[in-house]
Amino acid sequence: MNTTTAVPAQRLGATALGYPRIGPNRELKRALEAHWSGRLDAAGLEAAAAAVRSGMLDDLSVLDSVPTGTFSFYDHVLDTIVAVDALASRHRRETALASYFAAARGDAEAVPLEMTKWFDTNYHYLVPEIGPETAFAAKPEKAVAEFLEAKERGLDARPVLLGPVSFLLLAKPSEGAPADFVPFDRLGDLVEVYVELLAALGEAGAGLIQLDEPALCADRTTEELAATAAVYRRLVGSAGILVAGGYGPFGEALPVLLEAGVEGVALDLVRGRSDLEALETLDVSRETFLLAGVIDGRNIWRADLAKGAADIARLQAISDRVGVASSSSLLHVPVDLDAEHELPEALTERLAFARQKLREITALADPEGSREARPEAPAAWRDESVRTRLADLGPDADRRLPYVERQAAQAERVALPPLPTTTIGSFPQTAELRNARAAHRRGLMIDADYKSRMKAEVAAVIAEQEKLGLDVLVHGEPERNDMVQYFAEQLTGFATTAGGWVQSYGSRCVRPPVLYGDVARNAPMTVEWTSYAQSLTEKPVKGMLTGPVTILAWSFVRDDQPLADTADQVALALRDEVADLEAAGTAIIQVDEPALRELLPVRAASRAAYRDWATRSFRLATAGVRPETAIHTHLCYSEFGEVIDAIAALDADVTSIEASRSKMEILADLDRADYRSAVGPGVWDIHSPRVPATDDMAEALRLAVAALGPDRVWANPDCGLKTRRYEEVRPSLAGLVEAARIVREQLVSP
Ligand code: MET
Ligand SMILES: [Zn+2]
Repeated sequence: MNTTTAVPAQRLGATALGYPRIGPNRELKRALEAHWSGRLDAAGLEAAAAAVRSGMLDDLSVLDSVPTGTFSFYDHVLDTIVAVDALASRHRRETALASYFAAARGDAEAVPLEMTKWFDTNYHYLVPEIGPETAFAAKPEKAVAEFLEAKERGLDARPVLLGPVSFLLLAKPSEGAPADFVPFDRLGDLVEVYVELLAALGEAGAGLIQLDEPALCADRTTEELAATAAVYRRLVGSAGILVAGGYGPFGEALPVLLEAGVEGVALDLVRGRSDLEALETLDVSRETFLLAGVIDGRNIWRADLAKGAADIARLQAISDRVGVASSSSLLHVPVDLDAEHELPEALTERLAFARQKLREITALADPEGSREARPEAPAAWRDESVRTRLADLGPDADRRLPYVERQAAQAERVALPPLPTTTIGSFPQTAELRNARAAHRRGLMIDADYKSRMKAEVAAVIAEQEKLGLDVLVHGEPERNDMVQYFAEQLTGFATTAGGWVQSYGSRCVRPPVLYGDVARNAPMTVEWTSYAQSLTEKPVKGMLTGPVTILAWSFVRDDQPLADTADQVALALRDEVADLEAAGTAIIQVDEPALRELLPVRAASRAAYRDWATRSFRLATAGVRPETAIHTHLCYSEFGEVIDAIAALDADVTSIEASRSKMEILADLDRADYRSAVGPGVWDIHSPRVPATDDMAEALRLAVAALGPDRVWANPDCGLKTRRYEEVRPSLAGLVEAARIVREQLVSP
């Protein structure tokens, strides 16, 4: 008999690149907010943080290599600022913790660091301010302490730090830096500090250290890549280094890292699959540690383990040292699916939050573990009528008449003064309003009572606006908990979670709905509120919807079909809502797209395709109206320079856009692009509790008129008012109306 001795299959190393750090029930959020309000002292906060870290390690202990240091009191970029001692002097306070929160949140003496979006996610990081004067020094205390916490438990701990290249590429020049200075110029100095950080971790017993270089997932110049090569050649001497990207392919940075001699790379095999093909053609040493990031760190669908295993096998053909990991840090997913009790079973069966993803990773690492392919979505999640309707759309479904013709028709329908004044939609959400919504949701307030409560609020908001003398009114959005969830709750194909929280910034978390199936609208979603508001006033009231791109950006979206297809389905549902609003007599319909910039792909090569589908879905949602019905849109939250073409392609009649902080820079950008319709550049920074000076708002309007001409400018705040209080809103809007009046008068008699 011929027997073959099977070589026992080797267990692969299982790991994750990072873990949610706010606690399964947002414990850290509560502790932080108690601390900030003075109810919890520093020791109490530290105790709460230690408990959160301990819980993270409990979860992570199923892994072979446990990432450490991914806990944060606020933000991991701020942690890195501290680790390299680059806190701005205006943020230095008596204690380290006070300095930390001064930088994160600002205080009486100093404004905080700027905050901006982290790659193409809804996470926000604090932007380091680096100048020629920044005196870097190694402060390894946090990294070492968290490493030791894990090591003392007997875990194989792997410290994680944001790498020096990304740190500087994410930074901005400090105030007063020379005009030609860029933070990246300081790479040579910074790398020496990293050498010290790595040495301190090495002394504490760390073998392998993970340096996150997400900025290498973006397009980089030859000079940047050359500098990256030099940095990593310098660093490999001092520790075993694993470089992680996490936000797409490393692309041309991949050979750079490998040639520099790093011990390993963590590959994003969900969004960066081209790296897999690239590796197959590169001359890779069989000693190179390749981490297969096959478990999606950014979405909540169960993995196709068969596909993951196939990818792992491809890497094993290249290297003898292959491990299994998440594609990015698990920071972007909620902690535990088992805490959800209300989701339909067919959905729960197909989801994985962070804890469940750890199990998928360990299953793939185990030669005996599951290799189950992902089951097809249930037939009940398909809606053939939506699919047929999309397939049958004519080529002009997303086209309107040219703007000039629409404009004439709209001016005839609604007479408005030059520089019409308006707001972005929401009015202050009082505690009482939130309580009423919560009571209704829990079944403690009957529908009729709830409706009359909300209608009373709408009436009050209309009366406020009439009194202020605004030209185009809004109903105030009192019935909306959140601008995406409100629609998700009414559309087929969406589910909402009870506790699926994800950190957005600092202590702030969001609970994205789950878009799991074909999307359809069962009934009008907003018409009753808008019509009621319109019945109370002679002034036009804007209908108020959230656009398809933003609905997708702020949801966990099915990953079994292209985003473009899903966006079109959402667009059709909105198109019907737009039609119903129009039929009810609404003359102006605003479709908000604050996330238009957020989903812009990190790599330039993918951007044109994104612009195409994103703008098409918006047009599909809005182009069904008659020429005399005005479509407005609203954008905020970021600099829009890179999506100006997309803004033009939305083909809205009026675009209100955050502009006050960037001093109206957007106007020049718009002018350069082929944007010909009207703009409402925000003249009041609603993120600040400050009441803006009327003169400043008038000056901003003058700038806008100078750039765009008097017929194309609207006067409005930067964004909705729901986070503000009436004490700020009333004087600010009164000032805005006054500013518009002043500038109008100057138009007539300059
Ligand atoms: C984040 S954009 C918000 C737009 C919305 N219509 C509001 O006013 O609240
Ligand atoms: Zn906004």
